[in-house]
Formats: sequence, C-alpha cells, structure tokens
Amino acid sequence: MFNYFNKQEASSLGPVVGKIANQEIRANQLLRRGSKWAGGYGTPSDGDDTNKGSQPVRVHTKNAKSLIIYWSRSGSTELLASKLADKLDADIYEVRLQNPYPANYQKTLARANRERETGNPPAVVKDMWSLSQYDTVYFGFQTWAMTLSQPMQGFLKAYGQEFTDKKLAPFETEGGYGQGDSISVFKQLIKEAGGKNNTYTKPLVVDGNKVDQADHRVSAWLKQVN
Ligand SMILES: Cc1cc2nc3c(=O)[nH]c(=O)nc-3n(C[C@H](O)[C@H](O)[C@H](O)COP(=O)(O)O)c2cc1C
Repeated sequence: MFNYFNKQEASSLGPVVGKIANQEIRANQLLRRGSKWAGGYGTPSDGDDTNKGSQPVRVHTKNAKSLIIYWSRSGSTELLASKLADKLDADIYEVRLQNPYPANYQKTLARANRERETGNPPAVVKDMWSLSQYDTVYFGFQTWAMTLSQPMQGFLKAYGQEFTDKKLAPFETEGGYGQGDSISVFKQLIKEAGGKNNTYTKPLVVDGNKVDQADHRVSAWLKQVN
C-alpha cells in the first residue's frame, strides 16, 4: 500500500492511515518500509504527541467494561489501539503529557535518555476518570531504549494504584528490536504504585512499521484475552 517516499515526504506526517473515535491517525513510520529509516529509527512526529490540531481521544460511556489506554508519539501505537477499538466495545483514554516531546527524533531521544537515566519520567495530564466500572484494561505503549517508554512510565507512576483487581492486557509497538524488559517494568511499576490482584494477559507486540498489516494478529490476540 505504501511505496517508497522521498526524504521530504518521509519526514512529514504522512497520509491518514486510520481513525480512532472519529479522529484521523497519521503514522509516518508506515512510510518507511524499504527506506533506510526502516525499523522505526528516526521517526519524526508533529511535536505534539501526534495531536497537533486534534483533541486527545476520550471515549467514556456508562456501561463499558473495557478501557483502552494508550500513548503514541508517531502514530503506530495509536493505529494499533484503533484496531482494538474497532473490535471491542471499549472506552478509550489517550495519555497526554504536560510537556510533549519535540518533533525531532534526536531531541526526543536525548530527552528520553535523560529522563531514563535520572529516573524522572514525564508528568502526564491528570484527567483520568474513575476506573471502577472496568474489568479489563488494554494498555498501549512502545519500546524505548529496550524498555517501557518514558511516557507510560510517567502514567503508571501517576495512576498505577488505580489498577487493582483488573485484567490487564498490554499491547506494544517496537522498531524492530523487540520488547526488551518493557513488560516486566510495566508490571513492576503498577506493583510499586500499589496496584494489586491483577491478572496479566500475554502481550501483543507488533513492529511499528507493520501495524497496518496486523489485523489477523489483533483478532487472534483478542480471542485469547477474552
Ligand atoms: C526515543 C525512542 C527510543 C526508541 N527505542 C527503541 C528500542 O530500543 N527498540 C526498538 O525496537 N524501537 C525503539 N524505538 C522505536 C519505537 O519503539 C517505534 O518506532 C514505535 O512503533 C513508536 O511508537 P509510536 O509511533 O506509537 O510513538 C524508539 C523510538 C524512540 C522515539
């Protein structure tokens, strides 16, 4: 579906690749197939955690028993979240940061490295609603430096204690090097924050370049979650 794009096009946000709660998703990493940036390396964003010109995704209904929570810088995890949302009757909460990462990949990397080394993940916007109605929570994040991305670490530090007595289903995108220790860090941060008695499903891990081809894997994974 996506052919090779020249450098200028590849560094823009790229075409609309999907929708979540009626908002357009641009995931420019999908343009990279066959290019020297394949594998997710160097993916730019729009400098506002993929949200420039749009609102953070918020779907909150009275009766939903499932919730999808995700954060996405360059759109791949958001696209994966949209594939779950299409198949589930779930509410959706997109994590936002008080201070979004810059569009530039190298600057993002430098900031993320600093945050990781000092153990200070970014502060999230604190507008999460009560989670008592949900039995299952799907968590979408990405591998950064072979561990759990700093934004999801920031979210779990702020909200991890809210996740008690739930089934937790992590889904993740990565740039070709795999998930590293992200899942054990995910579980550990929830525990440290005070979240208890949770059950964890097998994670779904998808290459961020190939999320557009992941429909069958998403369906198979959802079957074993539910
Ligand atoms: C700061 C940073 C560090 C990354 N570190 C890794 C890594 O260690 N291993 C890997 O496979 N991909 C790594 N990636 C690639 C991302 O995991 C991949 O592009 C992911 O699909 C991005 O998700 P998003 O589009 O939802 O932001 C890194 C990306 C960034 C921005």
